[in-house]
Parts: sequence; C-alpha cells; structure tokens
Amino acid sequence: MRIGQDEYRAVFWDTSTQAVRWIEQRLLPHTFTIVGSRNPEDVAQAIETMQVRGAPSIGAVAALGLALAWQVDRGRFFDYWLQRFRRTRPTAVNLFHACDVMEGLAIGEPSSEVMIERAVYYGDEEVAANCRMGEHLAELLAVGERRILTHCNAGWLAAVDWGTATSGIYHLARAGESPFVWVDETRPRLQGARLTAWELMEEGIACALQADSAAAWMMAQGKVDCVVVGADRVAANGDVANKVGTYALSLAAKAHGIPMYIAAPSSTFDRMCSKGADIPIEDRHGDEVTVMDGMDQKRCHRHIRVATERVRVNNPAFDVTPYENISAIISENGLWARGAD
Ligand SMILES: CSC[C@@H](O)[C@@H](O)C(=O)COP(=O)(O)O
Repeated sequence: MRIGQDEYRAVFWDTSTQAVRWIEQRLLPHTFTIVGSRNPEDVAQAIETMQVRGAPSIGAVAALGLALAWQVDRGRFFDYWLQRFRRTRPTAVNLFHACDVMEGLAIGEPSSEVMIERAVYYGDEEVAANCRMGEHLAELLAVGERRILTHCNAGWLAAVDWGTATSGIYHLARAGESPFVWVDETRPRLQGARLTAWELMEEGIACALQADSAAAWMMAQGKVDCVVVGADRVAANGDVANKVGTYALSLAAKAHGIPMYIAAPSSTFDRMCSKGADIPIEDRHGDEVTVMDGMDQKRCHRHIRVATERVRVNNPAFDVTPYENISAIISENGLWARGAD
C-alpha cells in the first residue's frame, strides 16, 4: 500500500541480496525504516520483539525466515528452526500455518530456490486473500455503514498488504465512497495510534483517533455504524481471538445493536481448535503497561515510566470474543453471518 507516492509491502524477499526484509513497525509513525537480514535468528527475533506483528505478516515473515534457514543451513537443523519459529508468539495461528506449510514442503528435500519460491508465494497468497476479503467486506459496508470503528492495527502492516479490517475500507475508498474510521488507540502498545491512524492517513482515509475507553460512548451517541476488526485465531465454533479490548467492544456493540464484523483470511482459521477457551492467550511484559515510548520535541525516541516500578502488572495481549457477539466473519471465501448457519 501507499506511503507518500510509493507502494510497499510489510515483509518481502529481496532477490538482489537474498535476504528477508521488513518494515520496522516499532519505530512508526515517526521513523520509516526497512531492515533486512540473511540470519533466520534475526527474523525470529523480529517476530518476538514485534518489529513485524499482526497475524498474516507474522505468518509470511516466518515462511521467509524458514526458507532462509533452509538456504543458509542447506536443510540441516530444520527441525530446530521450525521449533524456534513456532515458539516466537503463541496466539496468531498464521504463524503455525506458515510453519506447517514449510515443514510439509521440506519433506521432499527441495532446493533452496523452491523453498524461497514457496515462501514468497505464501505471502502473495495472503495478499490475494486479503484483497478478495476486502471486496466482500466493502459490499457489506457499502450498505450504509460508513462510520467504522476499528481496534488495533488490522491494516496492511499487519497483513503484508491491503490489511484485513482495512481492506474493505480501502476498497470502498477506491470505489469513490467516503468511509470514516474511528481508530481506537489500543493500549498498551498503541497499534491503533501508531500504525492504523498513520496507514489510513497515508491512504487519504478520513479518521479520528480516540482513547479505547471512548468507544462505548461513541456508540451510545449513535456515531458508530459498525465495528470491523481482524483476528489472530478463529476457533471451529466461530469464537475469535483478537487484540485485547475486542471482547469489550463486542459487548458494547451488542448492547447498542451495532454490527460487529471480523475480517480474517482462511490462514487465521484453526479447525483443530474447537472453541475460544482453547486458544492460547499471550501474556506480555508488564513494561508495556507501565512505560510509554515516543518521540520528544527534538525528535529523539524516549521511554517514559508512567507507573511505579513496584506495581504488579496484568498484561494479556489478546482476548476471545464469543461467536454469539459477532454479526459476521468475512474471509476471502465469503461471509458467515450469524443466523445464516
Ligand atoms: C491482521 S489483523 C488481526 C490481528 O493480527 C490484529 O488485530 C492484532 O491483534 C495484532 O496483534 P499484535 O500483538 O500487534 O501482533
């Protein structure tokens, strides 16, 4: 998608240097940097440290990292690398899906060119899925629902290109419509404030950033037509894990009779997971809640402690929204609407 006049993907294979490259998401929106490596350990750490984050982008960069491992180690230690990548983050199932795809291919002991081609194709498939999903979502949103509330970053940075939740918004805008987006800042890591607001503005989409706690009040005032978010894992019964705060949004949306849409490509569906309660929820470091970081007036990155170091912190990164609170789940294959199944 667009940054200024240029088109980018969040993660990609650089043929000239035979390296995996990715946009360093922790520095956005203040600093735009593309980093790269030929060391699979750097790629694994990029996922752990959230330089690359968002379910489909995590899967795509893991596939590339595994192809790199195959190339660098000539297929030796591949089991080690599979385990290394599977340990990076627990909730987004796309990571495990990508590892399974690369593991399946490795059984035939292919050349490194074939492994790289497959990993690149994995990312391309995600982009095509997100694009098709966006067309379905845009049809739904075009029926009068144009003040959209979103949470976290389910944009192109999170999904290689197009985004999941944002794909429908970008399609609407390209069809000449004027969607408006309420962007939840998304405590504690502020993916909404740092990434979604920036992405939307680069694409020329009208939006307003708000504190997470403002969402229910905006709904009560009749200023939200629908909620659209992405997903990190969809269980077989339709329960959805997504960024913490999504469950609360679903309760507020239900109370106000506002549709709650989940946009997720098929790589986010986990048929082996029967219900939401079985989805592993990542607990993250307390510093994410007690320390803020950003840029000062001299454009220097700063970390600022806002709570006492002595306080115990509870920091679940995701929550589970039960299917009964969801109006429809949209994927590249179409739409599952409640009541229609
Ligand atoms: C691509 S959209 C779905 C999700 O991956 C997104 O909403 C989300 O929860 C991302 O969490 P993050 O912890 O930033 O990786």
